[in-house]
Amino acid sequence: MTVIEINDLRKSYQGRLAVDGVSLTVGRGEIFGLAGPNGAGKTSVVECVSGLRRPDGGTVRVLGLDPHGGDRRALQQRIGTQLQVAALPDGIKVGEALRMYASFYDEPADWRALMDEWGLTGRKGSRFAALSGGWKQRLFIALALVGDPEVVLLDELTTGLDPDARRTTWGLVRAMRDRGVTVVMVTHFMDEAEALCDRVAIIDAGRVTAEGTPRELIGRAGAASLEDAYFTLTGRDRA
Ligand SMILES: Nc1ncnc2c1ncn2[C@@H]1O[C@H](COP(=O)(O)OP(=O)(O)OP(=O)(O)O)[C@@H](O)[C@H]1O
Repeated sequence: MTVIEINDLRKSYQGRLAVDGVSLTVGRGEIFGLAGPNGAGKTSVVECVSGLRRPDGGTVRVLGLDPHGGDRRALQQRIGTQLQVAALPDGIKVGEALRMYASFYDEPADWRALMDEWGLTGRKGSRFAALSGGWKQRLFIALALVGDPEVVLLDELTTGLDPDARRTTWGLVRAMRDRGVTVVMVTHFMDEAEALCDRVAIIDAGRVTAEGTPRELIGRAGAASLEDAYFTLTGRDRA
């Protein structure tokens, strides 16, 4: 079953085209990766899917609903978003943030269990400003899950996490998928995309330049790994 359907999506900023006719479909329970160079338009695509940005052209449907239409509130209850640039008040404590976010949803997950799952219980009383980058990241991931979403959008999920936390995170993303949650994740780490994603789209200059399972992309590029395939498929040489 198709959960996300993006058709000919276009988005410009001050007359400059950032997303130039992207079409993608994501099925239920898939982990779908968006990769590509800085400024390619990945975040803009995710933000149009989440309802944060209004597309200039094309259509987006999530769970059959328009993120920018009258069903917006109903859809927000079913999507969890972890954004690249996110902020909380400096003084808010980890436990307070989770409890507050849970209150936004009609049927939230058990925020205490989530806090435990993400190793945050020992930091329940820590203030946001005092957390390291990696702990802030974990908190944002937990906040994305607190509404018990059917669709989760993760933008550079593991940036700033140490190798151990990265691997733990992969396990948790797989566990989400195994529960039937559909995951769209932007990543710059090709090892991560290869290990975790069922399908990957490479976006370059606002367009999808390649799409397939990691195995298909590796095969198409005649490469040994997805990282090697990335360089071949984007036409970029390794430094
Ligand atoms: N609010 C904005 N105002 C003006 N230009 C923007 C805005 N947001 C994004 N852009 C531009 O749109 C293009 C695509 O940006 P976007 O953040 O979607 O790319 P990205 O692939 O997610 O990049 P990165 O990998 O660096 O996060 C870039 O040229 C960026 O500078």
